[in-house]
Amino acid sequence: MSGSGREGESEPVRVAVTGAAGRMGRELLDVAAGRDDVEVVLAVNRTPVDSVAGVDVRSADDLSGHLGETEPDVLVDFTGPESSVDYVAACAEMGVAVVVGTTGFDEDGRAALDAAAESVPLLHATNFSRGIAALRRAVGEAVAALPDYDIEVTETHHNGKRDAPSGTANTLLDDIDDARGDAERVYGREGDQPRTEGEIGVHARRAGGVTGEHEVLLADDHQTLSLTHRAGSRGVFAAGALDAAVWLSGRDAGGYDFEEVLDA
Ligand SMILES: NC(=O)C1=CN([C@@H]2O[C@H](COP(=O)(O)OP(=O)(O)OC[C@H]3O[C@@H](n4cnc5c(N)ncnc54)[C@H](OP(=O)(O)O)[C@@H]3O)[C@@H](O)[C@H]2O)C=CC1
Ligand SMILES: O=C(O)C1=N[C@H](C(=O)O)C[C@H](O)C1
Repeated sequence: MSGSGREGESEPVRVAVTGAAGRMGRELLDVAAGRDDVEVVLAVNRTPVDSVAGVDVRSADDLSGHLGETEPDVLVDFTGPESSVDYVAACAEMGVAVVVGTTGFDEDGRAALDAAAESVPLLHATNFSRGIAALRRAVGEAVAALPDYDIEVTETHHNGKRDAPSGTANTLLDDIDDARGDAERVYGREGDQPRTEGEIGVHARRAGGVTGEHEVLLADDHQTLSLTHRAGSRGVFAAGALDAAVWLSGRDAGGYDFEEVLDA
């Protein structure tokens, strides 16, 4: 197939899902069941479970063997950074495109994703919602328009989230750096710690079942601008990731952005 995706294709994209019994894995299987442009041909999980949303779940051991047997077009991974690196390597070995939603990668983990993208198409996004894509654009404009304003980034998530700050918060911080130049990031404040000029405060809250909230606050002595996104359900992330899988299938090897899916 050409490097421009599956224009004109009518067969559903064959999808594999890792972390099938996780919060996002369950949501992906649920959302996929209601769509006719994707077909889940493989679901795996580290901890044994029989099935999720009516789909049989295999052990995550020997992922390469499972990929060879079921021949998915795209694997969708929302797990943890350690497993994600292994799963992506298996996809590179087996020639399977991969959508990565996992967050919390360190530098080595990001380098491993880049290495895999030399062999297969790979799309990594820290957030698969359209609202966050719009928030990122709005933040870029606001930061450019208000160059001297103080900025604080606050994210709130459920009490089961591992990484902090969230992947989305880190992406927003990178966007702010792109608009204003690199700034010192101050993670929480404690004791005698007045704000210094140009720093960006970063705050991570964990409570109950909050799906995901991100706020970028800009303020000077006279005005305050608060840009906030709240995810109402994980369904928005699952739908975005499956849209990305459909878009990615059949593309050339390389690293792709979710913005390209939204622009298509
Ligand atoms: N990009 C986006 O839009 C979004 C990204 N995320 C990210 O997705 C990831 C998963 O989130 P969520 O579903 O809430 O997490 P959960 O903890 O609910 O699920 C994680 C899943 O990954 C598996 N897993 C975790 N660590 C390992 C490991 N070391 N080896 C093998 N399997 C592993 C778990 O297996 P087991 O059952 O055995 O524990 C489980 O199936 C996180 O990084 C999160 O930040 C989440 C939502 C949206
Ligand atoms: O772990 C989550 O739940 C989420 N993680 C992503 C992140 O780290 O930004 C995206 C979303 O906010 C939900």
